Amino acid sequence: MGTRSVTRFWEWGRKIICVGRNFAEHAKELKNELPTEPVLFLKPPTAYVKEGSEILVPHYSSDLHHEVELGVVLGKAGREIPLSSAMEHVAGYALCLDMTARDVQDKCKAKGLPWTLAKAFDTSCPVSDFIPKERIPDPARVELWLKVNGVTRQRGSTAHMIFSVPYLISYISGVMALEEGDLILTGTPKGVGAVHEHDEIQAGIDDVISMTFKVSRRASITQ
Ligand SMILES: CC(=O)CC(=O)C(=O)O
Ligand SMILES: [Mg+2]
Repeated sequence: MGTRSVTRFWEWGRKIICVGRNFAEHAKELKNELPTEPVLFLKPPTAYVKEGSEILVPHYSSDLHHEVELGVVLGKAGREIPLSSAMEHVAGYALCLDMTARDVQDKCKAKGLPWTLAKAFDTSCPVSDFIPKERIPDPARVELWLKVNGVTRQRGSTAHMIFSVPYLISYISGVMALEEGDLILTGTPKGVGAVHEHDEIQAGIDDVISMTFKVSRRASITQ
């Protein structure tokens, strides 16, 4: 990776590994069972979008949902990482949104199909600037919030995660090699809901960072 800095992880083209149903209250609101092991899915690096660009509703969805999440930026590669050394692989964090085409996801779930169309479309992963590890001394004490047009929709603490950040790093590294520049989205607290064209999403981590995105609609593709 030469002289590239992991502080601009979104430019590295690395994996985005997402954890689903990691907060009991969110699993309940979508009528999902509580997981006994982490539920994983992936987004491609083309999902990244930074402040200043818009979140695009995919042309095939009419129910795009926000999910605010803590992102963990990997600073050191590893496979089969022991729980005891998992935090040594963390370079820092990012505030992330796991934008989800809920109508499409519901159809995929009903048919037993993968969630790619619902979760992996362009602009499905808005991210903040890199947050150095020292600014978040304990990833189990992070207060996440999200507002749409100034109205609070989500507020939750990572203290309520079912699987902790070190556990997730260790678990995921037993499934796939983790690389420097990878990002792990650790799941959303309750309060997910729809956004529409022209809405403004503001999200933050108390005392650490906030970010703002506008929602727009992606023109349909003629084939
Ligand atoms: C049902 C979901 O979309 C799971 C998910 O992404 C989450 O954060 O929980
Ligand atoms: Mg999510």
